[in-house]
Amino acid sequence: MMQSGRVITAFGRHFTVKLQDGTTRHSYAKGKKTGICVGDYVHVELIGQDEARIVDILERKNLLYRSDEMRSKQFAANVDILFIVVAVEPNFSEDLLGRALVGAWSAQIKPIIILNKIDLSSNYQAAKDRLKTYLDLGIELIEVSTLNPLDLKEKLLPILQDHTSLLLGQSAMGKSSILNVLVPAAQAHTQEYSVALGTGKHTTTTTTLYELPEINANLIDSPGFQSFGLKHLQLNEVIAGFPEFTPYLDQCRFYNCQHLHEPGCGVLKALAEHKIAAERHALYERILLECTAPERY
Ligand SMILES: Nc1nc2c(ncn2[C@@H]2O[C@H](COP(=O)(O)OP(=O)(O)OP(=O)(O)O)[C@@H](O)[C@H]2O)c(=O)[nH]1
Ligand SMILES: [Zn+2]
Repeated sequence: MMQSGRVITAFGRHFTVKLQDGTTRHSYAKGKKTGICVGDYVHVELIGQDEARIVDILERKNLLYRSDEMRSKQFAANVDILFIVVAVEPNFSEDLLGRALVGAWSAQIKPIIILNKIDLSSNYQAAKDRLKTYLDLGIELIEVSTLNPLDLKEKLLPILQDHTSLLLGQSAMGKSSILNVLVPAAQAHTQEYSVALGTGKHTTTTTTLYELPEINANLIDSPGFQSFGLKHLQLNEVIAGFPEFTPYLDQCRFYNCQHLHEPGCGVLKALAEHKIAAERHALYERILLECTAPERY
């Protein structure tokens, strides 16, 4: 019997699919079918009482893709909002923040920055100053502290409502603490699915979709990230990650300008005139030089 559902966990070739009636089934891919990921809407064949076989992936709205330093790939499909969690302390990496933004914009996902730990007031202003570049790009910023869970919920739940959102954060920014406020049932689950490192500290290793049924929201928790590989992107996708370049693109002399060293480049001119932040162009250059997509040339 065929049914439709949504993939809520993925581990190798093992998946959990939530069916429309609200029950979940341990599922595996039919034949050699690959590329199934959390967030996918699928057709399954039911097998026995609690298993299913995924036979089809329905058309995706988008796919968020990154690779990490271990070359393992993390995907999530049909994501409306990417929440990037940074904190007042410890310092967040602007390189990773910038890469996550490129990942979101290149996949047509709306990014929102969450600044956590605003209770740590002595470093608050410094963190805000570091975020100014991103606010100037028009990115929404939500300021929270998990020590004030009511206020956190008041700010985030209305944004989560009726959407699928993905929570991403470098280690120690407080991503798990935020998830546990929003989805109390996640606590037990993260412990169950996490691995203890040598330090005895538990960390998220799998991507999981949690439901908030009262507000028709889905929240995807993804493993913390130490790197954000974007090698798979093509030139136009990388450029989509730098919306501040857009007004200058039609001023380039060459139609296939890569905005790196070309003469008569509108982006480089704007950079020289400080209309584009130097660290943003430097990030653009780093990402582009890593890209292996042959279509780039
Ligand atoms: N002062 C303060 N500390 C916080 C806040 N949120 C989280 N923390 C602390 O920050 C540390 C990291 O929080 P976690 O939620 O474990 O961070 P994480 O981002 O999930 O980190 P990983 O598990 O390594 O991925 C913990 O010691 C938390 O108690 C906050 O709003 N204010
Ligand atoms: Zn150019």
